[in-house]
Amino acid sequence: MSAPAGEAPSSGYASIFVEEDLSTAEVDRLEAVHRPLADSVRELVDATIRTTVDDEEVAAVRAEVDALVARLRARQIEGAAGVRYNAEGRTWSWGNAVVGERNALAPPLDVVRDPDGLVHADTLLGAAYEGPPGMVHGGVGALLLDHVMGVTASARKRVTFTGTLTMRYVRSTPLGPVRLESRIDREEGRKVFVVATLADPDGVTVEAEGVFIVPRWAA
Ligand SMILES: CCCCCCCCCCCCCC(=O)SCCNC(=O)CCNC(=O)[C@H](O)C(C)(C)COP(=O)(O)OP(=O)(O)OC[C@H]1O[C@@H](n2cnc3c(N)ncnc32)[C@H](O)[C@@H]1OP(=O)(O)O
Repeated sequence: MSAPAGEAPSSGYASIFVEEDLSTAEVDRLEAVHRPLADSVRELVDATIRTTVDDEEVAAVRAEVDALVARLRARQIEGAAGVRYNAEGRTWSWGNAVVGERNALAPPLDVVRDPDGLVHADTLLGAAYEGPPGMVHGGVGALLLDHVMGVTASARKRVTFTGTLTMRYVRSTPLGPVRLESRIDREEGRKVFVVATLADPDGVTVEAEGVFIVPRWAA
């Protein structure tokens, strides 16, 4: 699902979006506190995959990590983070799998909309995103493309859900820097057709086409 950012959700959104009594300044402050924690955990994930330290050191680190988890769990929300918004129209989705500010599993991705309608994002995919040896997992490519295409379809003005997503894996994507580009191809009623690519520095590796739908309840 992609939601219009920067505008107050209207009535149709009420069932899936949660209004929060938090000023934009406070949301920004919290993000500044939590984003570095997610960055550190991302480093931890990468180090966990690649470390060659002794068995005893692995056990000692595990004990420290378990203690840190217990400290964070001392106070936490029920369930997932959800998508929230405030009276100023600021929206945030801290757990989102691709762009969640607090989600260390998210690469992360900074999605940019150009005035001409092109949506793009650059990121670095390391050891945690591997599928074939040294290559990006095909599902990770699909995940990132789905998100960027969903943001494209929403065009800041409507909520859309992924209906159908088609991927053509042109060649393998090496781990390292990647770029995603996406644009609306055409619209038919509530259906928004989006085309996108994933590319490494040598060119396109995945081509994608998607049908994103404004659900009946949001139309
Ligand atoms: C910062 C915070 C803000 C942003 C945070 C969030 C950003 C997140 C970004 C996340 C990005 C990631 C995004 C995600 O992860 S979105 C999550 C993954 N997607 C879903 O879960 C969607 C599940 N499905 C549904 O909810 C409904 O089935 C939808 C909404 C899709 C349609 O239900 P609805 O009841 O509305 O449909 P309708 O029956 O009236 O049909 C309407 C028209 O559509 C055509 N059609 C129907 N289904 C499909 C289909 N599957 N493919 C192609 N076409 C389809 C149908 O033929 C008809 O066409 P026509 O006959 O009129 O020509």
